[in-house]
Amino acid sequence: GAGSVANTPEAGDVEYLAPVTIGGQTVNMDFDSGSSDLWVFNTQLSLNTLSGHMAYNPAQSSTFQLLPGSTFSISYGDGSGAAGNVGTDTVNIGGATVTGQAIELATDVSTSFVTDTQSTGLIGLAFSKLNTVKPVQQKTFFDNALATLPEPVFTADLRHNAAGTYEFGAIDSTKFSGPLAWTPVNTTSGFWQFTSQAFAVGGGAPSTSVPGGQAIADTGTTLMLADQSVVDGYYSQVQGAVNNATVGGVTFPCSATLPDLQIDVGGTMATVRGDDINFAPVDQTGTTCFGGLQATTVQPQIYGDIFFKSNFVAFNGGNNSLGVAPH
Ligand SMILES: O=C(NNC1=NCCC1)c1ccc(Br)cc1
Repeated sequence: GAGSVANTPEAGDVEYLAPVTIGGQTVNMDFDSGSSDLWVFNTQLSLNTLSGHMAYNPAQSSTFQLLPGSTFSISYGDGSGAAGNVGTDTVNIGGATVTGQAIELATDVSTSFVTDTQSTGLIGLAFSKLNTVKPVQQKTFFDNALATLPEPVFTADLRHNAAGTYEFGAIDSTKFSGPLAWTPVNTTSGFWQFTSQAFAVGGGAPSTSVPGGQAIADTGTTLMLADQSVVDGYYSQVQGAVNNATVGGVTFPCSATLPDLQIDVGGTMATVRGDDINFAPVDQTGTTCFGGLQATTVQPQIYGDIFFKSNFVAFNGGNNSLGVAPH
């Protein structure tokens, strides 16, 4: 059946956590459409590493089974990472249930995960070809659930500083306005990748030549990382915007009025609200603010949580497409 869970933004909308029940143990996890491993903090880790975290205890689960000799090791785009061994267990997300799901048990996690005590791990929702388990690659929860879901979909409804929803197996049309605009996904990269080759600022004339012209939908990335041409075009319309090498990106006066960004998603222009592009102050006085739209010098572009806060997104694993609508 379908499953629906509330998600909650951590402070500053840095990431979005939602409850996952593994072998009867409910832990909060970061749902990541930009990767394909399900890994958890667990009782193998040192007490220092576990301090403040919830942990999955495989010994307390009657349905856990070790996968002897299996290991994982994953690195994320922000340089964080985790590694460890692997078993299987039953996973239930708001009622959507998979038995025999690969549960990757971290024995090593990078610092940013240790300090992020509200997160017990990540659940990858990109394509299984990116899964890092060896010697036998494992499937994602969504991949395993596909055949039993009423509809072969999951949806992300992320909000600024408020609870949203992750849903598996159904599209709740009360969560967005207007029709979903569907675009085909190119699964070659293993990401939810689509064509995005135009943008407009504040309803102005669209540019139609973004180099590379590809983007991925990534709930695991906090910001929206776009081609330099998009970033330059957008912030040229923001008084006082500067490339601030000290903080590592574009900043502007917190008092600035930010225009909306229209961005191409497979031929339909989606809107990212200007308010959502004002990400956070960088100073104690709240004078200078850091942009939620920043540049990436590599392809594809990465449309992270900043994009999702303005757009409800449906991920269709049945026909490999993405549906987008304002919310
Ligand atoms: O790692 C990625 N997304 N997920 C997460 N980031 C930080 C923790 C989880 C990522 C995905 C695709 C590309 Br292209 C670059 C980065």
